[in-house]
Amino acid sequence: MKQLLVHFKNYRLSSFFGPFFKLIEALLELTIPMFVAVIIDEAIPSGEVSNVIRYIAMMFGIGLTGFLFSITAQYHSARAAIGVTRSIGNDLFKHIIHLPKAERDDITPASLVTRMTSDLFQIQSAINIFFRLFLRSPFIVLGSMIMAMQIDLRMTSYFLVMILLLTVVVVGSLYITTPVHAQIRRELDRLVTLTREQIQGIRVIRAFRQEDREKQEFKEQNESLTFNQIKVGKLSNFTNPLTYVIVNIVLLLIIWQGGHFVNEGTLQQGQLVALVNYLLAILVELVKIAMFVMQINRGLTSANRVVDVLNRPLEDTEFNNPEPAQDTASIVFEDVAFTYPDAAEASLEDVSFAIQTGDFVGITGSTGSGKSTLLSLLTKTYDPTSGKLYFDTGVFDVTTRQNLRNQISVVPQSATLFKGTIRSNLMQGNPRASEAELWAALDAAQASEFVKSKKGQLDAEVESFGRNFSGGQRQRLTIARALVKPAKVLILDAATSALDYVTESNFLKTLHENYQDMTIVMVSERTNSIRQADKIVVLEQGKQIGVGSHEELLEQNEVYREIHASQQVLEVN
Ligand SMILES: Nc1ncnc2c1ncn2[C@@H]1O[C@H](COP(=O)(O)OP(=O)(O)OP(=O)(O)O)[C@@H](O)[C@H]1O
Repeated sequence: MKQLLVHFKNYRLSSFFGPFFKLIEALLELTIPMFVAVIIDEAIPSGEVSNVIRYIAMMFGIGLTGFLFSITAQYHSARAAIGVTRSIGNDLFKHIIHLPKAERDDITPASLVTRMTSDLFQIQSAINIFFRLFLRSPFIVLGSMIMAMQIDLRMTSYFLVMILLLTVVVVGSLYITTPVHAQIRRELDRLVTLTREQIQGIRVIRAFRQEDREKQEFKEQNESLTFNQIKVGKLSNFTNPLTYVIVNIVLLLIIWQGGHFVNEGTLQQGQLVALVNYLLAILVELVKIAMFVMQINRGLTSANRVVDVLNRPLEDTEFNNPEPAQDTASIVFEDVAFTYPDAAEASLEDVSFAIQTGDFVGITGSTGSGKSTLLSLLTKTYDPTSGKLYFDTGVFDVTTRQNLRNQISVVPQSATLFKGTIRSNLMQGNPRASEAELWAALDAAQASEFVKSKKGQLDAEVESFGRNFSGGQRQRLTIARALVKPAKVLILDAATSALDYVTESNFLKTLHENYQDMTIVMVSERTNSIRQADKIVVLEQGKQIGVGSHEELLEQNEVYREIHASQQVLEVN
């Protein structure tokens, strides 16, 4: 929790003034019942109207001053709460960006979103209420108690019993609701994951007529969340009437007992009214304390979820670059194997091949054979579980993982564009790229034509996820973005799957002619897409079962021959 407390550093003044001004407001508020008592017991019986008006004016003045202190306190509390939460949010986002992929997958993207949004909101509300009430409410409760004792010590026991009973109610309700709050956060995570999946996959859901099944699943998940929220709501609803019943019983006792004392002449009417006022003030503050504790509780649950992310180790900047037995190429895989964290089986085994600078390397194999996993090792998203993956230090700067990645450009399997313009998306590859470089990349990616047809051309708007572009257009823009980056290696992960054969072969031809120094590693299930490669690596169920040129593999590798033959039949048909 220490990680969160440091964020209060820049809001020290507001963190002090918020509760402090609330305390002054409370102090002023405590005097009001005393004025009421004096008006009833002294000013009214004296018959002097001016006296009554004077006391009322003083009460009004105190009320107004209290109000001014209160809004200043609200301002400081809100300022500190918003500022601290914003600062935590920035830190959290920075941390998430640098988390290793395995940690991000473990928390799940949806849970990261709820932690960045709803959990931060809970923390903000908790800080706000904390500053406003943590001094004020106990002070009013204690102060009212002391003032009441000053009026009549005989009433103390009633007040004490009431405070004790109410404390039992509040603590009891907290004891029951705390685990439910944690459960609600988890249910919310699940609902967000499901909703995200369903909205993103809405076209597939419709195409496969899965609407009813998905609706049912959403309903069940939503009902489960609602059930727990209602459970907490019911408990809270039960707490409030219980609190009022206790207070009203004590109120009756005080009026009953106080009435006797007034008849005896040992207590004045105004004093009895003041006692009732203090009792009600205690009630109001205890209800606030109950809300306060519940919100703090929710805030702490959320804070723990944020701390859980912040405690996760960041990706190691350093990495091991073990020399292979024969150092002859710019990138060498030597007996590489990889198993995903928590996976039972290895996703890659016995992978050994070398890449020369300027090579065009194809990676092929059926789905799930380990192609993307191999690329994840190449980009240092993961390190091999065993074996060696070597980057030639004469070619690559391997001082840090980030430096190495700066020299590698990736076109991922799913084309991701960001809200902005075509230009802003392309310049993610290189913020200093010139207009000519952007167009050259678009030319190579076979994207110039459709970009020219868009209103604004390079400044044409890109909506979130690039949803205002077709799949093939998105893919070409992500290829162009990768080409804008001045990288030594270009990785294409099934990046041409949405392109037709003519566009794909034009792209590969331009790549070959204009980017000769660039090493290209291209994953494709289509053998025709990689037949020009200097080297093709064939994977089958995580194992490397062949390496060679298209011709060599056709001659020597039965699996490759079969894959190729089956695709020729499909293409002819
Ligand atoms: N994050 C992960 N955690 C555990 N196992 C994984 C993970 N990602 C992939 N795998 C498993 O590793 C194996 C290889 O997956 P990979 O994505 O590398 O295959 P691929 O050849 O790229 O498939 P495709 O052509 O369908 O994209 C698969 O069995 C897959 O289930």
